[in-house]
Amino acid sequence: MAQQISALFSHIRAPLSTGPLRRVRADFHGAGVKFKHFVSPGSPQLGGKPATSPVRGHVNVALRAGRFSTTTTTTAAAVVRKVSQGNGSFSPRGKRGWLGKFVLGATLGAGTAALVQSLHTGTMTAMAQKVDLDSFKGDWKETKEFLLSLSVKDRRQYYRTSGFVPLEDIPVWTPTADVSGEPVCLRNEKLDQKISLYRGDITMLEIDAIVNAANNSLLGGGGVDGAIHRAAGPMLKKECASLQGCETGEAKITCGYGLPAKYVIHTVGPVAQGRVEKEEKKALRSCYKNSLTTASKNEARSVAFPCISTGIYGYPSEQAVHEALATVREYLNEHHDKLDRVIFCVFLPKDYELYLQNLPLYFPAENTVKSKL
Ligand SMILES: NC(=O)c1ccc[n+]([C@H]2O[C@H](COP(=O)([O-])OP(=O)(O)OC[C@H]3O[C@@H](n4cnc5c(N)ncnc54)[C@H](O)[C@@H]3O)[C@@H](O)[C@H]2O)c1
Repeated sequence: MAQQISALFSHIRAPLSTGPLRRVRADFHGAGVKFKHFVSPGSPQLGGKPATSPVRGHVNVALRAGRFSTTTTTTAAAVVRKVSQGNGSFSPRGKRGWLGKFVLGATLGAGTAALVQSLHTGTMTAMAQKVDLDSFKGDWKETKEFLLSLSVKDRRQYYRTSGFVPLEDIPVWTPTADVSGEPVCLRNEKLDQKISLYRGDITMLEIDAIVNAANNSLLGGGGVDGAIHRAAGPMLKKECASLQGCETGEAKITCGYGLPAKYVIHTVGPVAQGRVEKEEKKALRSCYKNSLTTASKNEARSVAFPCISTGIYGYPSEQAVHEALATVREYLNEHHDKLDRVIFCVFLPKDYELYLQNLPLYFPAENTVKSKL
């Protein structure tokens, strides 16, 4: 397209500032377009001021920047094509110089757009050279903005993990008919494709957001929290420090930095130490619900949960699994359009068994009812 517009303007040799647009007129004549009048420098159409720069000059800037927005080019070329296919004559001054203004505007627009684009590209290139996810130095905000602007493919060069598991390699869980127990919910077939049970390291998942079982300081620790911080790199702690902690049951989001996941959603589970009362139950449900709400607010459509609070915080796994499944099912009933996949990422064999046993209760295969969704 840029070549087209170059051809269009290639004969414009006489800059506007050296007198009437005689050349332009001759050139357009050559293209079978007859001007009745044309805009001359100093005329009212140019606001009384002499035209200060040749149209060609702007085109050159745009071309040099190699950035012509296809739309602008197409529009400009289309306008000229349309006019030259018309009765061959039109009066730019007739509609108060609309063609002259349009072409100039389009070119200026293209030139400015090109300029902004090349400035943006330049900044991004400079940023790409600056990003060092192994170092605590550097501005986390700038790094976050840069990483979030990249496509998944372009972000891969920044992963600090030894490998990654793309979403398409995480199978969707399909309900089985043989349920050992009374289903807790009616089936909603629209949700079948939205659940995965994955056994492995959450830091390897290349998805929109992984949930971290953090502590109130958000400054890292051990277990899954430690693994996530190690994989993300020191920039994660820098951003976390700016969040000023997190209440139990709440959720806060950061960039994933060196992780394959775009975001980390930090939530703080209840410390149960084997004793679960109403308060711990409510807090654990809030962790799942607030994490999903935070994901939706940030358009994160694939989210993975570890078994929150079932490690150091001592929430019994066989009770936690019900809070997790029930809360995710309730959320998906209401907001199924906001999520493509919720992944229960278990680490221990016992958790894998527990989820296999209980998933069919919350996402049953039987008693299909017409989905209310
Ligand atoms: N586990 C530890 O040694 C340890 C020590 C200090 C702090 N922490 C952390 O534990 C507290 C939170 O307790 P919590 O029970 O919610 O968390 P947790 O102790 O990390 O355990 C949560 C669940 O995550 C599982 N898990 C561990 N690593 C991974 C991984 N790479 N991928 C997927 N799942 C994994 C773990 O098996 C457990 O089922 C926080 O203070 C946090 O910093 C853990």
